[in-house]
Parts: sequence; C-alpha cells; structure tokens
Amino acid sequence: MMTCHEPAGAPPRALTIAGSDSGGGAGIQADLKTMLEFGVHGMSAIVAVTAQNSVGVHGVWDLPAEAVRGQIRAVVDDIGVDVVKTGMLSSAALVALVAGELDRTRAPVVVDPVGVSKHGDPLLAPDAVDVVRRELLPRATVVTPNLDEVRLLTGVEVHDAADLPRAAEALLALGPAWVLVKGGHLRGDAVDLLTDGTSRFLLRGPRLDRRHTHGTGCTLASALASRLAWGDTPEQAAKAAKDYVSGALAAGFPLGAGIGPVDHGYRHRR
Ligand SMILES: Nc1ncnc2c1ncn2[C@@H]1O[C@H](COP(=O)(O)OP(=O)(O)O)[C@@H](O)[C@H]1O
Ligand SMILES: Cc1ncc(COP(=O)(O)O)c(N)n1
Repeated sequence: MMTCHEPAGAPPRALTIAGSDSGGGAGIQADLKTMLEFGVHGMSAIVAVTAQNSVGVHGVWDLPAEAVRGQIRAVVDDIGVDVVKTGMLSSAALVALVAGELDRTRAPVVVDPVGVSKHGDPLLAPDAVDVVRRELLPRATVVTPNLDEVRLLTGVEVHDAADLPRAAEALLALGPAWVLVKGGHLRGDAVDLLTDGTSRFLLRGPRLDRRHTHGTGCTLASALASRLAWGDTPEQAAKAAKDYVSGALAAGFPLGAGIGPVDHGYRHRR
C-alpha cells in the first residue's frame, strides 16, 4: 500500500481507469473534461481503445495487462490519488486486474459498471460480469449502474421509480458502500436513487427530451468522483453531479449522423 501526501496548493487528484472514446463524448475523454470542470487534476489509465463515433462502436482493442497495470502504478505510486473512477473495463482479466490494483490506495472508488454503449454495442465481455460482481463491487465506495446494468448485475427489472429501492438493495448485497441507481431510462422524471441501505436520497430532474445523450453516465460518475475528492459526502457529491449532467445534457449538441455528446463545457457557453 502506497501512501502519498497531498501537496500543499495542488488540486485534488482524480484517476479514471476506463476506455477511450475517439469521438470524445464518453469514456476517458468525458471523464477528463468533467474533472477539469470540477477543478480536480484528472489522470488516466486507459484500459481499452475504441474506434467510436455518433453512430456506434466500430472497433475495440484491449490494452495488454502490463500496460494497464503500468499506468495505474505510475500514477498511484508517485503522484497519489484522492479518488478513483472506473468505467469501461472490457474483459474479465482486466476487471480482475483493476480490482486488485485498487488495493494500492485507500482513496474512494466510484465504479461505473459500463455494460453497453448508447448505440447498444457491448463494452464488457459476458464472462466479465461475474468478476465485476465478485471482485470490483465490494471495493466500490459508490457504484452507479443504469437500469440495464442493474438487470445485468442483479437480475432485477426496474419498470418505474417504485422499483428503484429493490434494485438498490440487490446491488448493496454485492458489497459496495453506496449505490446510485440511475433512472435515466425510465419514463417520466429522470429519478436516481442514492442509498447506503440506511440513508436514502432521491435525486429528481425533469426529463429532457434530448437526442444527444452520449456520455451521460461517464459524466455523472466523474462529477461525483471529483466532488468526493474535494471532500463532499456522497449525498452532496451526487447532487452536484446530477446538476452538472442535467446542464450538460440540456446543452447536448448534434455532431455526426447519430447520437451527439452532452456538452461538458456548457458553463462556458451560457
Ligand atoms: N433524458 C434525460 N433527461 C434528464 N436526465 C437524464 C436523461 N437521461 C439521463 N438522465 C440523467 O443522466 C444521468 C445518467 O443516466 P443514464 O443515462 O441512465 O446513464 P447511462 O449513460 O449509464 O445509461 C442520470 O442522472 C440520469 O437521471
Ligand atoms: C469508451 C466508452 N466508455 C463508456 C461508454 C458509455 O457511454 P454511453 O452510455 O453514453 O454510450 C462509451 N460509449 N464508450
């Protein structure tokens, strides 16, 4: 276990361990843009490279295990981290590797258990799901599944907001400290539920009728992670993250022929 001292005058340090989205709307690119907006120093360990645009994911190349391990150790062992966020981890072997590397730090970990892209393209191998369940979720400070990922991880089907507590309980049984179930795919208001099994917070936003939603999940998890790095409670961090993603989604713009990105820089353009 490495311990590092946060240097006086430096911003909090955030590490994203995730996939690269060449289109710049999701993945590592969304994470680093979001981290900049929240005033933390963003760092990355790239797990897989995707050839991706507004229409779909056209190719996925996993990095060799030693490249993933090397990036994480280079950051954690020298610079230090105040928070870790994980996103697309691609394969069973890489999920296991990342889960093991998390033991090198005591920083909080936000796990976004990315399963498929908005276009429906797979970003996690089927045999990796059980490794996420057994090895990654017990290490999570907060896990942020969408409704498809809830079904994949627990088998629980969420049809409306009344089903969210049952989904959260099934996830908490897998070992994370907190669960943020995202109801972005529900009908009606976009309601998310944050709970540790004792406290329960409903985060409610009006449903925005927008086509350009690429990157919402990565953005929410990175904003949440950034606020945790500043010392927010999970409740404070989740509320700030929800506000930011709502603003970014409202300002999402068309790029390419398909689903455009949320606007990470919307606060500079209003
Ligand atoms: N159409 C929408 N209007 C308002 N908020 C939304 C909408 N779609 C998603 N959100 C919000 O964006 C965040 C990400 O949710 P979601 O899109 O479900 O995640 P993912 O990108 O992992 O599928 C959540 O806070 C969710 O409530
Ligand atoms: C590399 C990478 N990571 C995550 C997502 C999920 O984002 P979305 O659900 O908005 O497609 C993605 N499409 N690509």
